Amino acid sequence: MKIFSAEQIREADQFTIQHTPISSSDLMERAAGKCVSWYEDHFTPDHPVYIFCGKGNNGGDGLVMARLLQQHGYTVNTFILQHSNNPSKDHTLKLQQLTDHYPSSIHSIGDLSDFPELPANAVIIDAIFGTGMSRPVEGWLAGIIHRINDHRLQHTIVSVDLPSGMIADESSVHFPVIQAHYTLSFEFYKLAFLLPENAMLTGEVHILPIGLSPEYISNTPTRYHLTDSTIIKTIYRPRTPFANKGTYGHALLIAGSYGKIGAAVLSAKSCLRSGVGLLSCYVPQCGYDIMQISEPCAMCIVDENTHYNTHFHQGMESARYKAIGIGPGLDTQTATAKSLERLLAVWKSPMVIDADALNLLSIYPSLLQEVPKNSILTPHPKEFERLFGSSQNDIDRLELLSREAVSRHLYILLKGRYTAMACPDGSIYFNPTGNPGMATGGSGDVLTGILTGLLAQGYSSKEALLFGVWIHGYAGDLAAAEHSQEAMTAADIINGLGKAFQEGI
Ligand SMILES: NC(=O)C1=CN([C@@H]2O[C@H](COP(=O)(O)OP(=O)(O)OC[C@H]3O[C@@H](n4cnc5c(N)ncnc54)[C@H](OP(=O)(O)O)[C@@H]3O)[C@@H](O)[C@H]2O)[C@H](O)CC1
Ligand SMILES: [K+]
Repeated sequence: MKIFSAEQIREADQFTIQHTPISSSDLMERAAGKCVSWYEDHFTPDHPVYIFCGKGNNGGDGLVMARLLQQHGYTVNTFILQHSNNPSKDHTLKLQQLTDHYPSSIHSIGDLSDFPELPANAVIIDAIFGTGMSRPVEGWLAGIIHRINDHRLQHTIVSVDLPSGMIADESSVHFPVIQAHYTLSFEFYKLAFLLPENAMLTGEVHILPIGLSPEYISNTPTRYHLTDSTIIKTIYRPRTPFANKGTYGHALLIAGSYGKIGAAVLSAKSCLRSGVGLLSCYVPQCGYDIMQISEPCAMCIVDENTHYNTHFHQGMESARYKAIGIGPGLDTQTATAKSLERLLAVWKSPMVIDADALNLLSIYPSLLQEVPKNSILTPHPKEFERLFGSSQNDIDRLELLSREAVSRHLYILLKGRYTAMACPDGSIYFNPTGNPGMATGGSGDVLTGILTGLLAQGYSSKEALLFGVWIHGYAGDLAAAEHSQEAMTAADIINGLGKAFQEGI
């Protein structure tokens, strides 16, 4: 699914009005009508509705909702915030229509002192600002936003299109923003909804289709995308009837150290459950028995060192692995770094680089230059910061992520609720599957195994990344459904992979 910028959404709006038989006023009726249908499914007329409207088209949506809800038997009080003397054309039209039908329901707010008393069972609809928001809200308007937020514990807040104050495709961190329980957003996810810094502001997001031009949507390129099953279906390749284990590649996982062989085992198991043909695991001596007993389907190569890996570069000039994954439980010993340096000197195909291998790259930044093009780096936010530095806000961090991916020709993901995946062509994908139960030890090791397994099968780096992160999250959702977010472990994610491949594509 494409994620359009506020400017593109305005273009889509205009394109739809010009190229399909609908006027801007009717499009607003349709958009508000969708919100009203949603609202009626969630709240009975016993709740008085308090709608706060700005002077643009977001406010226009609120005015239409006010009319429709009253027509449907709801008690509505509408408050128009007098922040501008220049209402939009459709706002003016919809205000007239509301005035014609329900004049006594309309009130004006020009200052904080005009803010109404709300009855205990009121529901607040926030139609103050939407995609037209371009700068932080200040003065008494900011006061109104804070006042609405003060009601959050007692009253449900439903935002139309965006929580007011939030900028659709920039950071609004530290700005006054409505803290909604629900956001009813038109047609598309907005980039802002996917940023961790806004996690507490949107509440549940519901995307309501309003019939914007399919032609505009399919012909307009976007930088940002939300992975969905349509994308995953185009990536997935069913196994061929004449396959043998050679068809699906031989992967090498370099992982584990004393006390962290479990990380290597988790990666190995998930790699095998992702369809790889053959898997070899390179572990220190202390890992040999553990790996062989825990995962008989994997072959084992053992380092000369007891506790950590020191010689995995040996023989790699002529090795025929289809993919290498390195990092889970690896430790950051100097000898491990040396071996990584020598591996990177000879191995030129894409790798999956995770955990302690990423930490080695941040300790020895010169190694980062040697990472093969199209490799996949899988940092969580702390690892990302150690590698590439800190940022002021989530948009700056996204830009940094993208710059590093483009300039180094790497695929870099940044783990989170919506894991961001930056590609060398500058595009960024967000993954919607997964849940907070996956914030648990070993979850990242499982992902590394999946990505390595997919790469080895011949999926391109981009395909492996999008597909792997999707299926990892999907398996995590199945694990949470079965065990709860609290009780699930990384091993449960692996156990969910079978069903995830069956149902999640
Ligand atoms: N997507 C669609 O196709 C449809 C969207 N609809 C709705 O329309 C809004 C977007 O409407 P727009 O009029 O472009 O913008 P807003 O209503 O969000 O805001 C414009 C008004 O806000 C003022 N503004 C902006 N920033 C500030 C600020 N920081 N402080 C004070 N005032 C601010 C702005 O005033 P200016 O002084 O900047 O002119 C405007 O008055 C979209 O979100 C949907 O809800 C359609 O209804 C259906 C089609
Ligand atoms: K809003």
